[in-house]
Amino acid sequence: MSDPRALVEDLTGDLKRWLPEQRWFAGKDRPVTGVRPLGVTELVAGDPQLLHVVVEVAQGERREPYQLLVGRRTHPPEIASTSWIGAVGDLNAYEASGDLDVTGVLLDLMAREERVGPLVFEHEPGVQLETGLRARPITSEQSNTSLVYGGQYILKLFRKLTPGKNKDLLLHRALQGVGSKHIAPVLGSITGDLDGEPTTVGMLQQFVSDAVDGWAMATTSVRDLMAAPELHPDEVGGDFAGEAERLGRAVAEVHADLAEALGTEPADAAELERSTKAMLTRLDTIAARVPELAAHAPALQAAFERLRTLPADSVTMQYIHGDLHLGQVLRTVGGWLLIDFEGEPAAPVEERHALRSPLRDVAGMLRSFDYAAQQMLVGQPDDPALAERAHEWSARNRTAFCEGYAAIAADPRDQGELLRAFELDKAVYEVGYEHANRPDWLGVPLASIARITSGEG
Ligand SMILES: Nc1ncnc2c1ncn2[C@@H]1O[C@H](COP(=O)(O)OP(=O)(O)O)[C@@H](O)[C@H]1O
Ligand SMILES: O=P(O)(O)O[C@H]1O[C@H](CO)[C@@H](O[C@H]2O[C@H](CO)[C@@H](O)[C@H](O)[C@H]2O)[C@H](O)[C@H]1O
Repeated sequence: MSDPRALVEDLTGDLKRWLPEQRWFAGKDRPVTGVRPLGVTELVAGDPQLLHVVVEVAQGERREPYQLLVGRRTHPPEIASTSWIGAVGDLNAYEASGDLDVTGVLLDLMAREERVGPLVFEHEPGVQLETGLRARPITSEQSNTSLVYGGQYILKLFRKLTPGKNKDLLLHRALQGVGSKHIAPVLGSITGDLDGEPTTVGMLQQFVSDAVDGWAMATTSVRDLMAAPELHPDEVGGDFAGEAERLGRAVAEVHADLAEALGTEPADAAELERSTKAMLTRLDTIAARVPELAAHAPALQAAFERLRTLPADSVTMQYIHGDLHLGQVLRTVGGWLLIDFEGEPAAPVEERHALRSPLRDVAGMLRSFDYAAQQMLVGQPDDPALAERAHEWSARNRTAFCEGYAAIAADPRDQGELLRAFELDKAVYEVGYEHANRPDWLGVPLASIARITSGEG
């Protein structure tokens, strides 16, 4: 077998074409101009061969590191056709997270707490991991790639890497420390090296096998409603409002747990000024890339600038989830769990680690109720009656969620202006996210912005 680094060097041309085709690739808004290997570690030698690879992807001035598992072997594994990267010598190379025969090694290395080159595999103190399990990748809409081992463990491999300790891992550990009942326990981690800085590249958690994600439940409820044109949301069997209320309570409890574990800080005027500026900057940046957003810029600017006039002592800052939506919550028999505390994948790392108002999470979830209702309209001809029903579903569940939250903490609706600004800021983020990741969905956040800024939302 050839030198692993040389192998990846040979693949860089293919990777330029292949990377933008991957769901998790976060740079679909501009062409890939170059790919170079930053780190190549052989995890399995021979045939099959498994390499852990970190590449730097250049897109003009932008340079971002991504993690890959690259496999190469004589007998092709049964994997999705989109996993094939290209030929190296007489063998084809492929993204190996779907190769059941080789990915078991990641769990085994963690169970034995081994180090391979720059990669450190560890389990959490006191945890004993089972070895020899095969992994299957999960196929949901994702920014990273997760492998499920024997229905017991789930290993998330972070795709776009940010130097340092990963926020998802840090917050899960903190919540676990205060006994939060709304998370899946962390069992292990993989740390690599990025520019000399130890960097989390993987996190292992207990897999919750009886879980259904909130997005699947909510969109099923919306479909039930659409299938019964004579009924209102509260009359349909699949009404989601009871779940939305319980979810509101769970989110408020997680906020209280994070505050207990990691503390809170009062905001000051300077903080509100920083937030306002950050929202305006994000708007400018995304509007420059997405012309459809520019039309809404004046109304959005006005909503963001009103933040400056709010009393700073009404805002408490703490660690929050940072990218809360219905795809980040799992309904289990024991109640709601929150997952993926990484924050917005497209936001700068320092922003994701900063203390924020918990109302941002509330705003994220409110946006998500809107998304669940509106996504049914994607690609459909305009139908005002359908749009009205979607809006009714969203309004009912947004209210139920806020009521649940208010049963545990202060009612988020009492800070209406702040909440509205956070919702609009989130929708601006979503415009950027959809433009870069899922262009067909761009109309969803744009329609919400139009509705909220016109006072109908
Ligand atoms: N502990 C868990 N148990 C069961 N399923 C999980 C667990 N954690 C995540 N998942 C599933 O994996 C999906 C992706 O996880 P997530 O952490 O959101 O990854 P990403 O960062 O790629 O978005 C979730 O939507 C959920 O369906
Ligand atoms: O789950 P991730 O951390 O990868 O979050 C990113 O992707 C989400 C989509 O998968 C995106 O969420 C947006 O779409 C959801 C429906 O697919 C919807 O429920 C959310 O409300 C909406 O924001 C998220 O913004 C992005 O950061």
